[in-house]
Amino acid sequence: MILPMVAEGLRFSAGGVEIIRGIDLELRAGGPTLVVGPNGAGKSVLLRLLHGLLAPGAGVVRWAAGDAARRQAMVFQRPVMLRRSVLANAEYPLKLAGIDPARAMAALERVGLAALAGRPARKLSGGEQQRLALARAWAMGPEVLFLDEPTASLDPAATRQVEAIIAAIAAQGTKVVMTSHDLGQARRLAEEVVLVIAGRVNAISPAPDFFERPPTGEAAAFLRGDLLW
Ligand SMILES: Nc1ncnc2c1ncn2[C@@H]1O[C@H](COP(=O)(O)OP(=O)(O)OP(=O)(O)O)[C@@H](O)[C@H]1O
Repeated sequence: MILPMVAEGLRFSAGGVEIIRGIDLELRAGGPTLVVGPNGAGKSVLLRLLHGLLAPGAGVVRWAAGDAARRQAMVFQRPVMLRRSVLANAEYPLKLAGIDPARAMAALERVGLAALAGRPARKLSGGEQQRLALARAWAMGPEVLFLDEPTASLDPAATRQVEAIIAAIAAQGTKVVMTSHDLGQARRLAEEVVLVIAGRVNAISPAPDFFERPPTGEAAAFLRGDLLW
């Protein structure tokens, strides 16, 4: 088990601007953690720091086991597809990791893409590409899956399909940690909510508490749509 993960004193600056300004956070096994907050708050940068894509300027991300890098995956708002078939895209990371590539087809079936396995991946719709990106990550059997605004460029129908897949991934025991600007989505998916404002964690709560009894004045303002920064 690579969880719990503890982040301590995380700071990150770019271009002379301090984007993450001292974040302490613990991630435990369980249902999805939704990272929400105003535009530019630092949600995406925080996810990249936790995943290890960015190195913090200060602070540390500590996982319970040493081989954490291999047991966590990340999916982005606009996934990058190889110029190959849907199936080849799903198989590629498995082959690199020495995992049975047969898992790729099983994952495509779980996201409803088995019938499109032979299609060029780049010809898929945005929603289908996002389902493929989730299948590709899911096939790896990650213990933790980071999702950065996975439905931000999708229409409502594709969004619901992707949410159903995320819920299924979480139900099978993968810890999902995702950013979203969509509070409806956070209500539908979250077990826990982390509110980030101006590079700091303003509130962490179980989801029902966050929505029904906002723990801070900023959380209440954010839920009303009054918090722009
Ligand atoms: N590599 C970088 N260099 C300079 N500035 C950056 C870099 N990455 C992010 N930023 C800036 O840091 C701030 C936080 O960015 P981030 O993408 O984490 O915000 P966010 O909370 O995910 O916002 P949104 O909801 O708009 O996606 C933004 O002002 C962004 O422009």
